[in-house]
Amino acid sequence: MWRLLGALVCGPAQNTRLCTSLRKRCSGRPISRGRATIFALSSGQGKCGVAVIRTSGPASGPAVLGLTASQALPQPRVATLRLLQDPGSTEPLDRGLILWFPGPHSFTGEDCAEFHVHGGPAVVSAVLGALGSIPGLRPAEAGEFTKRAFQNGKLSLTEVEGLGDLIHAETEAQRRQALRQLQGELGQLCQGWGETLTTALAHLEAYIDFSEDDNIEEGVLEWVDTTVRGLREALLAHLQDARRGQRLRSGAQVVIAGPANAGKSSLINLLSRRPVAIVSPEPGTTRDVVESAVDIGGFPALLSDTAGLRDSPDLVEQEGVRRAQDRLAQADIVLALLDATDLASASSRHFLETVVTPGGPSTPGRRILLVLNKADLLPEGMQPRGPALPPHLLLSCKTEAGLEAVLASLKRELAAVCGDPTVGPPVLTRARHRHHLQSCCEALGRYEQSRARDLALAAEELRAARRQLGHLTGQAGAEDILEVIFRDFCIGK
Ligand SMILES: Nc1nc2c(ncn2[C@@H]2O[C@H](COP(=O)(O)OP(=O)(O)OP(=O)(O)O)[C@@H](O)[C@H]2O)c(=O)[nH]1
Ligand SMILES: [K+]
Ligand SMILES: [Mg+2]
Repeated sequence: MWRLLGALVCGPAQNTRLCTSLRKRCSGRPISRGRATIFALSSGQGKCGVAVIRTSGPASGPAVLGLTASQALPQPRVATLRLLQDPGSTEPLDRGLILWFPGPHSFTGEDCAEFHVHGGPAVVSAVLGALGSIPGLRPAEAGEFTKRAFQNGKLSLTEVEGLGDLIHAETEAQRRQALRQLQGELGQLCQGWGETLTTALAHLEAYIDFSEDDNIEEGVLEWVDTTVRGLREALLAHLQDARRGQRLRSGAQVVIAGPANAGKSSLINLLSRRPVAIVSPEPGTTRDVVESAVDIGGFPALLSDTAGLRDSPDLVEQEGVRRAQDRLAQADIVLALLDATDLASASSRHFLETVVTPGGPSTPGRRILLVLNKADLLPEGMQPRGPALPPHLLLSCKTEAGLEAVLASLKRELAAVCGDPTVGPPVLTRARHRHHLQSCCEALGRYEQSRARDLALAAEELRAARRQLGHLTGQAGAEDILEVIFRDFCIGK
């Protein structure tokens, strides 16, 4: 090992104390060059109590020795207090904890080190500078630590995605879903399916090769058929998840819609706890769609405030209404808002008939929460006057009366749309997963069609199905997919 470390740290002309000591340990044996060692700040930027800088690659050990001016590496995986110094000038830089993770028992599978230093910008940049001055070390690119973990078989592709999602998770439910994926449940499920498919394919191929010799057991083909049918059913059942995992990952679309002046912009401001949209007594104030991402009871919601739905001669407002209709068509949940004192008006009635009434032409399978706003303007103890209404909630954006109940109902709707990430089989969290599972199912369907006509063709379909599962877990890795996934990672991860 010392030979390899020395190769990375010491060029032939290098004669620092570190290199001399490494050469001594390498006992003069020839030194070979290996893969670059990367380093980066892995904790957040800016002033903080502790900053974590890590390295991965064969020169991690020499980097620790160089920065600690020490003859021996710390005990593996034991936090050890050391004075850090510049390996060139020997100037002290900081006192910090060093963690040494010899490969393969590390996050990336390579030799890794962590320097826990004081989180001041000058300390961090001095330590990064010192690492950069050691030959064989270079700054890491975004996601490069994780990429090495994947390439060294430490994480499957779905686990990598789970890790990325965990870092980006902003709500409790997202965190739970990401953690489950990081723990490998989705990958294991796919691997299990892949193994079933491999067994079925092996039997089919054996049948093709040996059936004429009569060496093959009875009923092999029937067994393959049953297995493939069962697998296809399992995959189809898994695809019937109403995209809950994807919604939870990216946030559910909650569209606030209603007639002009119902208080839609007041509501998005109230739910966001900041003035994201302009509120005014003038009907037709909002034209562009205004978005705000919020956490409601642990679920991520992307709120959209839209233009009031009404006929207007104003061309700009007409465009706003068109955009509002577009948004409504994409909504997972519609927060339908009416002015409680204006229910009998033509615009309120029209909105109730076209958007709110269940089963109406524009409401296939969409969830609607009807809220009557401006309850503070109703005479004390009076119910709103107007047409018979479906179930609804009363709210005042002005006094915030009724807000708790609106939030509770919204959370219930979000839970239905996003699902509970902790129960049931692991969900598909990306369009990519769905695409490969769907393609796998299609190949299994084609197997059933070609099986009676051409066994070789049927076997080819099973191979195609297995390739799709391989793409899902990254075993059959397409570089372009990997690039897209790792691009989402930050430097230091
Ligand atoms: N009394 C009372 N007034 C409210 C309430 N909510 C909103 N308003 C007022 O109603 C008016 C319209 O509010 P907005 O939030 O701009 O309504 P909007 O639905 O976004 O209006 P448009 O964008 O023009 O369609 C403003 O003057 C608000 O202050 C409420 O709960 N009670
Ligand atoms: K308004
Ligand atoms: Mg508005």
